[in-house]
This record gives sequence, C-alpha cells and structure tokens, in this order.
Amino acid sequence: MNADQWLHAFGAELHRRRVATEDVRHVVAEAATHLRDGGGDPWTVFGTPDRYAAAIAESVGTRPAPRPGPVRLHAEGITKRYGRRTVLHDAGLTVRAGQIAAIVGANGCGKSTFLRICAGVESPDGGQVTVSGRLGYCPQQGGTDDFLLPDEHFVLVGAGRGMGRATARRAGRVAARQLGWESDQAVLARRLSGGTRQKLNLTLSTLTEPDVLLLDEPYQGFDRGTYVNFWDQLLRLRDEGRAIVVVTHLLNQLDRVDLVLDLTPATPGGRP
Ligand SMILES: Nc1ncnc2c1ncn2[C@@H]1O[C@H](COP(=O)(O)OP(=O)(O)OP(=O)(O)O)[C@@H](O)[C@H]1O
Repeated sequence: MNADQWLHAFGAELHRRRVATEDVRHVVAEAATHLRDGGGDPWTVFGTPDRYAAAIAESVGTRPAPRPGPVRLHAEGITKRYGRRTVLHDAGLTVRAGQIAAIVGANGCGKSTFLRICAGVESPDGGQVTVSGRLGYCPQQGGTDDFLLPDEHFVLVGAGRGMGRATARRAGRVAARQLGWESDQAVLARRLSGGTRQKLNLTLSTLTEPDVLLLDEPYQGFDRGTYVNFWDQLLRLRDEGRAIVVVTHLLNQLDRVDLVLDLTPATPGGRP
C-alpha cells in the first residue's frame, strides 16, 4: 500500500465512521500535504488508516446516523429472460430515503438489466417495481446526444421538470463543477472525452433533484480526483435524503454503502 492508497483507505474509514464529508475532505488534504512536505511513510507518521481515522472521528465528531426514511424503491420477484437464458430470478431490493444500495456481482450476472428494470426502460418477465418520488437514471452508456452542447442538455432535461432555460443551465453548471468539470464551453457532446461525457451523463441524472437515483457504474473514465468527488457527492445526496442505487465492481467501496445486492448466481455457470 503506497501513500495514495493509505490516504484512500483513511478517507474511506472516515466516511464509514460518519465524519462529515467536508471534514473528511479537509483532514485527508491535510494528511496529504503533511506527507508531501515532510516525506515519510504514512504508517510511521500516522499509524494504520483505521486507528488514525478513529482518533480523528473522536476529535472532530461524527454525524448522527440518519433515521430510516420512507421506502423509495421496492423491487420484488424480478425475473428476466433473454431467449432461453434466465438472467435474473426472483431478485429484489428495497431502498429507503437516505440509503445507498450497491449492486454487485460477476460480469453478465444482470446488474445493468436489474437497474434498467428499476428505471422502467425495460420490462421484467416477472415481479414488480414501485418507485415513490422522482427518478433519476444514469445509464452505463448513452444518455447524451452527440449533437448537443452541455448547456443544451441541461436545458432539455430541466424543461422536463419545468425549469427555465437560465435556471437549468445554472443548475447543470454547478453540478458539473462539483465533479471538477467546467461545462460552459461550446463543445458538442460527441467531442467530449469519454470521462467528461460520463460527467455530463451523471450531471443530467441529478439535475432534476431526484428522490431515487439509479447509477450504472457512472465513474468509468473518471480520473482519481473526480472519483473521490463522485463518492463525496453520493454521500451528500444520501444525507439529503435521496435513495441511491449504484452498480459497482469496486468492492473496496462497499463499506460506504448501506445495502448490498449481490446478483452473482448461486450455482457456477449461471441460472438454468
Ligand atoms: N437486450 C438483450 N438481449 C439479449 N441478451 C441481453 C440483453 N441485454 C443483456 N443481455 C445479456 O444478459 C446478461 C446480463 O447483462 P447485464 O448487462 O445486465 O450484466 P451486468 O451484470 O451488468 O454485466 P457487466 O458486469 O459486464 O456490466 C448478459 O449475458 C448479456 O449479454
């Protein structure tokens, strides 16, 4: 584990201990500066990430655990077949306001399919999904238009919620900036890099302030700084009372989430 990995583990521990997001950012930045200026091995300087995080949490204090909110997403008995292959069998998930659920599992086990069904863009062969409130969905691919500018995307999506053009543009730019992206350039979406396009996609899914946010590996192509911001944003949205479902392959993030749905089939080789 190098210094970067130590800092990452330290940040994750602080989040897990419910230190306020602002404090986490501040304390991790201070530790990074200290290591950069003074040199030395973080284990010698600070000790293990969990011990140091425990000491910091005690000194700066932690946020109270949120009270369970109302159920925002309830999926039960979800079954999906493609041809003769059963991809999902009796899958279910209940997420309340103020919770983050992670969907994990092997490649091809049906994570994106489950999320698409929750988003209502695909029908299940069995089971049902109930969503309470406004829905935001960030698909793994697509979701943006090649021939529109970022601002035009904001206006288009904002209009669906009755936002005026200027308000939508402003809200989009603020949300994009939180991911470290200045989105006010006149660049068509098809000219954006893959990671920046994914930032646009993610920004659009949060623009209408959804009660339920469905994210399908939204951080693909993000650089490390953006990735850290992404998790900070997610925790902030959770603390605002959103119900969030995120498909992820990054099992080292699971200590930050409240629920985990593992869709890996119980039998090797998949479902009948
Ligand atoms: N429209 C479709 N028609 C036929 N098969 C499909 C369709 N969509 C998905 N599949 C198949 O269903 C299975 C599950 O796909 P899905 O994309 O949901 O998996 P995943 O768990 O998200 O995979 P990954 O981890 O690779 O992103 C895969 O075998 C995929 O090829």
